[in-house]
Amino acid sequence: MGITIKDVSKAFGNFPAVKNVNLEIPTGDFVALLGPSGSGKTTLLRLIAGLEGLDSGGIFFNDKEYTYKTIKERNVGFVFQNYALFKHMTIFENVAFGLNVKPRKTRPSKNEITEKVNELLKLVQLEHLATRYPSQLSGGQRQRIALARALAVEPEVLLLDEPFGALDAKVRQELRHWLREIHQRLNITTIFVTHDQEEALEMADTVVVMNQGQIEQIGSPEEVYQKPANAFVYSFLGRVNEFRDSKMSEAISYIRPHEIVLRKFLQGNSILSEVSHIHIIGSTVRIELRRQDTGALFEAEMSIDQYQSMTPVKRGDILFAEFKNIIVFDHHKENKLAHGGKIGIRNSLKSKLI
Ligand SMILES: Nc1ncnc2c1ncn2[C@@H]1O[C@H](COP(=O)(O)OP(=O)(O)OP(=O)(O)O)[C@@H](O)[C@H]1O
Repeated sequence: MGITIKDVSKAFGNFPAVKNVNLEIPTGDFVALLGPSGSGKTTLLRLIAGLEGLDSGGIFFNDKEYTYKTIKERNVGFVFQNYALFKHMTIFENVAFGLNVKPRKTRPSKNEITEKVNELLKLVQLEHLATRYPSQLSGGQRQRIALARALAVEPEVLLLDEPFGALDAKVRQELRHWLREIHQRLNITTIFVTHDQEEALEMADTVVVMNQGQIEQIGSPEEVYQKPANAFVYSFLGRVNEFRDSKMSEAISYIRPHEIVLRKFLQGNSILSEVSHIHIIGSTVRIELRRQDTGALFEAEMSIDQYQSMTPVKRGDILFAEFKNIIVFDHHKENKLAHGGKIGIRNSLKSKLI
């Protein structure tokens, strides 16, 4: 099922939660709605589901107008963060629920329902838990059952609102892979909401970056990361250092920590910087430094192997920092001005930065 969102707006009282959003989702796409808290992701998802009525614009499923169709008519499956399984029903009954409540005319037979539920439990790899109750399951298992339940009615669109938000990092990671695999197998048009950029970049075919009720950029994970449309997208999609060019200028320069090379000797165009903190996080090392010229703090990142090859590096050491890929945005216009690094940044800026 392909989905078209055309000029959709939705306000709560005076507050515009979604503003003139346009979005085209082809059949079978796996889309992440990514943005900070309050950017309108959930509202947009609820508008697509029909859980919320829009103020203006239109929603089309396979080019047919669905703007005023009911939730039922839209045939979408939902998974929310808080599982929402029925506590008094077994896992089997939970998954069967959507089929059991179908009107008699369209309801499958008892045998068909049993077969379907078993098939779904197999898909989510939890057949052995069919007779248990939700309270006897882990958070990750409950979330898989929530997905099986959503899939039971054979939805043409699957909507997930921060489905793994409440789970710990390891389980979240497992479920991400697992959901990707299920999507590849079933190929249902899937839209999920997340504020976690890593989750969006890792899972989605298409990332929709939202901010203040509007779409900032739509693209593949690679596109939004490598070719951010503006400073917001760039900053939101990873760790970033910000350097103001001058108080008078609207231009701000950005560089990602892993694009800064630290050395103990002078090479290339480097800035003398003093180490203020060293954080070793598993296989990654983040080093906080203070520029000797401007006094600004920044962060560089390297692998533990690179760090160890430089050792010993300690607090107070003076290192040479080479900024490999500076990107400059006009803060006022939110437009990208120029790329740094090999591409070369504007000379006037370059001289002030490096
Ligand atoms: N029912 C409502 N009544 C009033 N305001 C609402 C309602 N639902 C959402 N809002 C407001 O609309 C804005 C967008 O909310 P929404 O839940 O869509 O954001 P979000 O990007 O999903 O945020 P989060 O990641 O925190 O869930 C927020 O400022 C929110 O306070």
